[in-house]
Amino acid sequence: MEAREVDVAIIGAGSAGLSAWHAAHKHRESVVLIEGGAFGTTCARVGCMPSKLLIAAADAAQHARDAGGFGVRTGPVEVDGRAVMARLKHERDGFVGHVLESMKRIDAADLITGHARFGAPHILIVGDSLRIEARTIVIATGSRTSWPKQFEAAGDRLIVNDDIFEWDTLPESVVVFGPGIIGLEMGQALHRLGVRVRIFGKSGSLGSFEDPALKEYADRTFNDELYVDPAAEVEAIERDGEQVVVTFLERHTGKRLVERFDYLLAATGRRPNVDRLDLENAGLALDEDGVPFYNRFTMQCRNDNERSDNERNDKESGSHVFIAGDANQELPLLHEAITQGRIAGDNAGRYPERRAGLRNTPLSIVFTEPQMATVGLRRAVLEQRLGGCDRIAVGEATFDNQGRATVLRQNRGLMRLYAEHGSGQFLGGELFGPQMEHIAHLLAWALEQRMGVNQMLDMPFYHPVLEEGLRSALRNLSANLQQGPAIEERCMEHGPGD
Ligand SMILES: Cc1cc2nc3c(=O)[nH]c(=O)nc-3n(C[C@H](O)[C@H](O)[C@H](O)COP(=O)(O)OP(=O)(O)OC[C@H]3O[C@@H](n4cnc5c(N)ncnc54)[C@H](O)[C@@H]3O)c2cc1C
Ligand SMILES: NC(=O)c1ccc[n+]([C@@H]2O[C@H](COP(=O)([O-])OP(=O)(O)OC[C@H]3O[C@@H](n4cnc5c(N)ncnc54)[C@H](O)[C@@H]3O)[C@@H](O)[C@H]2O)c1
Repeated sequence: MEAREVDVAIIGAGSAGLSAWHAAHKHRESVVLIEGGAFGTTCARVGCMPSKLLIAAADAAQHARDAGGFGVRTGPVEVDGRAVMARLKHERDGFVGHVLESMKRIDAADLITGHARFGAPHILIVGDSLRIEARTIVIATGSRTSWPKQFEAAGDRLIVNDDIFEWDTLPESVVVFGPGIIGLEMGQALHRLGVRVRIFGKSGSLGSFEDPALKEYADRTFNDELYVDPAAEVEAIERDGEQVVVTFLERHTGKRLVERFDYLLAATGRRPNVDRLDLENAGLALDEDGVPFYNRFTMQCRNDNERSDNERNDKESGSHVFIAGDANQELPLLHEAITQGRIAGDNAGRYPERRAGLRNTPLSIVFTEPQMATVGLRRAVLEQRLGGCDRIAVGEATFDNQGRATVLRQNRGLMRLYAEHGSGQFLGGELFGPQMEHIAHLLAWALEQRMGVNQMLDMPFYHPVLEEGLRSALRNLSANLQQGPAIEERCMEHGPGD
């Protein structure tokens, strides 16, 4: 077996791994990147970018259908599945190409192909023929879709998101299991592109929302467009010829229906790729899912014989292994993978010295229409930190009659914002409405600046814009904090439709 000694070995050349490589390389000469699958990153190949390309085509079709509402006649809207998929693949290949181009900076000898696993705490075995001894190691192995055994009855008609982006044209029908982020984004997009879609959930959860009012509003809104049952009663999944047959009880009527679909899309969550790393040889403390315990500011893993961070003496160096991105399951999002990769790589390069990295406020955006967004810590975590639900004030506003949203015929949505009683400190919120990606950023930035609600209300608001809807929610929040007046005459106090 060939043997090699390096300063830093990074497992996984996805977004977290690439970011770790750049950070580690600032400190050390010999930094290798090991990739067991395709180069180009999940985000560019089968994740963020191709999914947004599919959604963009779907929204174009939907807006064309809606043009009549403005008095603009377009005639019947036709979706050319081959053209949709051709554009998607062309642009997707471009994004992958940019990633591959940027990787040319890395010396070819430091890009290693093969599946890596731990042989010992400092030893990685790559494939069957390479043994790497590394001073420090970064685990950046990403995640993959997981599904219950029951779906396997669908045979090769069981697909995951990756498979969609290889289609040459669109199928007639898809049954989507999982009304989470991927299920809603892909399900709504396919529906808008003319594919017959049903979305089935299990636990009642919907997208990224936790606030019951938001969940109820979003459920109603999605169901006005397509069939989504977040707590479906599915009795059987069978394969018949080239189709999947699903027997289920119809939502609201309870009627037993048997329907046939071309594909079953599993969007039932993702599991971290840590189960094939032989982590038992790494000497790390693992949680019940087999994921290493780690410090979220240094991304450093904990040795299995080690005390927790709080109890550890500053001088103890801790494990030489770091973990970043989807592999740790903390916040499986692209910007998080890059931030975590940078911190992990920086500390792997500095080791035994470590620095706490900057972790931004949690921010998540779901590219459905209306968009879903969440900003800040989860409500349950906030309640625990602040000492109870009565410490938190809520303010809300709908987009149902908001001026700019009405102008755009996108007047559906609700936002609920949270702040701390007494201090008036803004804490975060859940948003459902048109183009929430932008308002969610404003809120995340306000949260990073530790702004109070009244301070946010002192910021400029143009007219007529969607941000006036945000101002209404902030005014309601300020009134509920007993720090400002209740809204009495909306149009008198601001412009029409604020
Ligand atoms: C359909 C979809 C849409 C998404 N949309 C968005 C979005 O709009 N916005 C957003 O913020 N996030 C989105 N995400 C999430 C985002 O893509 C991920 O959070 C991000 O790509 C994770 O990066 P990573 O580096 O952790 O993992 P990856 O990019 O998956 O990299 C991990 C790499 O490790 C390799 N690997 C695994 N095990 C081994 C091993 N033992 N040896 C060697 N190599 C190994 C894998 O082959 C892989 O290349 C989406 C995800 C999906 C699936
Ligand atoms: N816009 C974005 O930022 C974006 C887009 C796509 C994916 N992602 C990332 O990828 C992650 C994974 O997405 P996901 O949608 O696979 O996971 P998810 O956790 O968001 O949703 C999984 C859903 O499947 C449901 N479910 C579980 N078992 C089921 C079963 N047997 N039958 C029916 N439903 C079942 C769950 O209740 C949940 O609603 C997300 O958490 C997100 O971090 C982000």
